[in-house]
Amino acid sequence: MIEEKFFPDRERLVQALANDCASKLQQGIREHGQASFLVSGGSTPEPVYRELSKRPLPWSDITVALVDERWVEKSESGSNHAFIEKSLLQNAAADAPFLGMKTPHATASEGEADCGRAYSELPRPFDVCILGMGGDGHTASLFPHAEGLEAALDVKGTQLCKAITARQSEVTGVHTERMTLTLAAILQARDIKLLITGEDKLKVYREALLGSDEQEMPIRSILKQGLKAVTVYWAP
Ligand SMILES: O=C1O[C@H](COP(=O)(O)O)[C@@H](O)[C@H](O)[C@H]1O
Repeated sequence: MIEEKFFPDRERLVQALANDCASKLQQGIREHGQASFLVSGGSTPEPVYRELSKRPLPWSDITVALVDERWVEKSESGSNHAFIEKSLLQNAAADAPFLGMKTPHATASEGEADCGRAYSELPRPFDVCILGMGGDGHTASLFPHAEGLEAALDVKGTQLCKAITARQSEVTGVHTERMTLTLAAILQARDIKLLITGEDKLKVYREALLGSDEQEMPIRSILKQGLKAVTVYWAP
């Protein structure tokens, strides 16, 4: 259920991933008249988003929505909403409708129900979901041993969005309060793509494949679920 697409350099990865996303989004529009594109934050996908933003797709039919968010305002540092606006929702893609996760609520827990309601109105099945992975084995905002992780990893769960309180680490920085898509929501995507770069993350990915403890490395819940195919894109 895992297909590995490994590239000799990042430029080739960016072009291939942008091509694959574009063709799956167009397929969604052909089949359902509209498409949904779930996007992660982080530094790794930025060149892919910049490339995709220039592609002449019918962007007004493609709803872009976040995979996860830090519980900060759009004007604050670390906002995935602001990052996606600057990287993907530019050029041709400026026409795409966008759904973020941050609600006006003071805490992610308080915003969870509203966030879930908004996500339940997205075109489904989701067409493409781009995931990243941290050096600690997290994906989306499914952080190791986080409060809320067990519920978020319930493959039979009905929630699309879950508030998470991560343990503070070098990876989370001060942003421990998050909103994330649940595993069950991610598995509703027709096409799940995991994007990683560099030798360090390749080692983490290989380590995740070897073990089974999902609390320790939540990326395992994606790699080992056995229900949906996952394509792993990697370049040095
Ligand atoms: O915290 C996060 O990190 C991961 C990976 O980010 P990267 O900078 O190492 O590419 C990302 O997938 C996730 O959306 C983000 O919230």
